[in-house]
Amino acid sequence: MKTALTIAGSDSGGGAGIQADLKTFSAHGVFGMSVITAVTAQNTKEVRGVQNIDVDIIRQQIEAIYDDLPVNAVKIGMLSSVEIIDTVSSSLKERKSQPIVLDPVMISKSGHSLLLPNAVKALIEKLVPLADIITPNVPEAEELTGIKIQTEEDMVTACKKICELGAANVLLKGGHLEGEPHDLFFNGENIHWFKGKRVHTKNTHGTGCTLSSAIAANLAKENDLYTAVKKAKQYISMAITHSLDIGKGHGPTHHFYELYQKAGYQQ
Ligand SMILES: Nc1ncnc2c1ncn2[C@@H]1O[C@H](COP(=O)(O)OP(=O)(O)OP(=O)(O)O)[C@@H](O)[C@H]1O
Ligand SMILES: Cc1ncc(COP(=O)(O)O)c(N)n1
Repeated sequence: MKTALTIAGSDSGGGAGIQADLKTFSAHGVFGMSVITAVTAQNTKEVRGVQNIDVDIIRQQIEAIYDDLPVNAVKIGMLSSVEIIDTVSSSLKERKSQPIVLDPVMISKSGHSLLLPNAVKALIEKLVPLADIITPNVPEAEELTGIKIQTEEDMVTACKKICELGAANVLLKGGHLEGEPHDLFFNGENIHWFKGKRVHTKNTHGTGCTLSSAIAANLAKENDLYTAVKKAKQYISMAITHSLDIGKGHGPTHHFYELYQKAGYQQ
């Protein structure tokens, strides 16, 4: 069985973060492992509190995994401080070889900041060059590039700028723009649009976590990057179509393997 590791924050409400990542790995038939970087007190409506995990125990979690278990792909989510970014990047650098998917989590859907403002520079300098692909949403790409993104042309300009920052590949998610949710893939040379159809629902908590974990799971299963993204886009579209109307805020995506099989999702 293939394996994937998520390095991210815990969402007590189960919709985003580590919880969404592990559910996504399972739905792909991939064995999931986790390094928890922060514990959030969170539900579908709000983030009530955040406790960062001590960097020493973050490093120990990474070492415990790599000293014993195979890691076929890594997904990085919420790393909120410079110290945590330094720890994760230096530990992963030592254990090269597996593909890394970086979801540069900055703000929760409910509006809570999950990345300290002074940590954006560290994310760009330490994590972006380490990743095989980075998957910002529109506000995150704006923060990384300083470019205001309102149109698909702006998305192309921003993707190119993110590659100039050292990213090998970029998937800029278009979910935050009006119209259909088309995502732009740029490999430093060519662009490709992964097109979606908007599902009119408020239940989109954890969509970015789910998408990046699905890319990691598909990479762990030895798909090439383009195919991994293509399948992940198919997966997130279904996970939103069947998202759960639970809680009073943004409900979570749906991860049941049998449902996807019935709908013809090709793993
Ligand atoms: N309403 C929707 N219907 C269909 N697809 C959507 C919808 N909203 C977002 N998507 C798709 O879901 C994926 C995640 O995009 P989004 O822009 O929501 O990421 P995100 O903001 O990082 O997510 P989050 O921070 O909530 O985890 C993208 O492929 C995007 O195109
Ligand atoms: C621990 C954690 N990681 C990531 C997100 C982003 O997800 P969303 O934007 O859907 O709130 C989150 N809310 N919590």
